[in-house]
Amino acid sequence: MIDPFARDIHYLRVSVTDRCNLRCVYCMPEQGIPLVDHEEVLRFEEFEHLIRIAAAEGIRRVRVTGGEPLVRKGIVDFVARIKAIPGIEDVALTTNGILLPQFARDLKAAGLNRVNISLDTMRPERFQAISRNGQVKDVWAGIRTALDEGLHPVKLNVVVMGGVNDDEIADFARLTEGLPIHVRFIELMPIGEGDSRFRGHFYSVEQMEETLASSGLILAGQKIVTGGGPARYTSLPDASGTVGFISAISKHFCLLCNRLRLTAEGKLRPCLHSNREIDIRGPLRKGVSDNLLGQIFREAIVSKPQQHSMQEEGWGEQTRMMSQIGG
Ligand SMILES: Nc1nc2c(ncn2[C@@H]2O[C@H](COP(=O)(O)OP(=O)(O)OP(=O)(O)O)[C@@H](O)[C@H]2O)c(=O)[nH]1
Ligand SMILES: C[S@@+](CC[C@H](N)C(=O)[O-])C[C@H]1O[C@@H](n2cnc3c(N)ncnc32)[C@H](O)[C@@H]1O
Ligand code: SF4
Ligand code: SF4
Repeated sequence: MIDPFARDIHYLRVSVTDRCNLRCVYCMPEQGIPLVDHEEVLRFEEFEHLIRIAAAEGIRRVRVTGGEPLVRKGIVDFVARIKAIPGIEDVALTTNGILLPQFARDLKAAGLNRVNISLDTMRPERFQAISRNGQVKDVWAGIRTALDEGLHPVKLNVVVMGGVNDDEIADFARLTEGLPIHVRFIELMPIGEGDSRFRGHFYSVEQMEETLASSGLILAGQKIVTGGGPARYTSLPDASGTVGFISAISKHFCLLCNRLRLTAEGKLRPCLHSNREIDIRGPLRKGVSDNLLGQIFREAIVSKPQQHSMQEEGWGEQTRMMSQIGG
């Protein structure tokens, strides 16, 4: 569907759970977030029903995210069911990778097209500090399994934080020389737990590019990588993979926005940054017609803001953690 700013909204990000097996410092508080009552979270059948409606409204891509989507029981079957929905061409997953060794093969068999894996550091102790107790070797096992099972393109999400992991930017870029992976450097956003870290640790894409250049790494050319997100890709000479940048703050890409979000509690979120959410669980559970549900999707799309205001608004106004929105 085309929104009022002539953007084709065809990408639905579905957060299937707000729970996670990690507690990344920029995403979730150490103690986690208050657990949502089981009843308040959409059942997979409910998600499927809504995605069918969304597909009829023009959604062609679905990204399954969270929280950590792989901690939710039944995820493989869910992927198979959404892949079978007429009109859905691309089903992708964003994950911290820890449980991929267990699920990658079945996910591939279920029809999952591709996977984006978050990894902010390759150093074991630093990973423990950022994720509050994760093991970097588990993520690597996940990355290897994803590559082995052919969940291509395999993308790595690296949130760059000045003074935390900016000294690994060059190492991450060099990974793409030997591995067919797509490393994306992401600017930290002042959302949820990211807010309190933003002022001290924000590191712009321009700074990242300068860091790469001063390490003697020459990136050249624009590359196309399968996907529908905001990253812009380039590569090192003769590399197997690519290097991408997601400049959400310094050079936002809202004018090309193509997405809508559905949260675990059944709210449609027109914009990652805006607190505005539209309840669709209530009408769904009341048994309203598919036509009316489609209208709620259309209302959400029509109410998408032209762009985010992360630079102008006061910090800390977000009412949700990133783990509750799905990134
Ligand atoms: N500002 C903003 N940032 C986004 C948006 N969508 C994704 N991002 C950022 O991009 C990061 C990576 O997102 P992913 O979940 O890996 O998905 P993607 O890169 O959009 O998807 P593909 O390109 O289809 O692989 C997220 O963690 C966010 O930081 C968006 O709509 N707005
Ligand atoms: C919320 S996580 C959910 C999926 C999965 N648990 C994972 O970590 O990939 C989705 C993405 O959001 C990113 N993210 C979380 N908080 C962020 C922040 N404050 N700024 C930028 N990206 C953030 C994560 O690094 C991750 O790549
Ligand atoms: S970024 Fe992903 S893995 Fe880390 S705490 Fe948030 S939801 Fe969990
Ligand atoms: S911040 Fe909002 S408008 Fe901008 S790209 Fe993300 S979802 Fe779209």
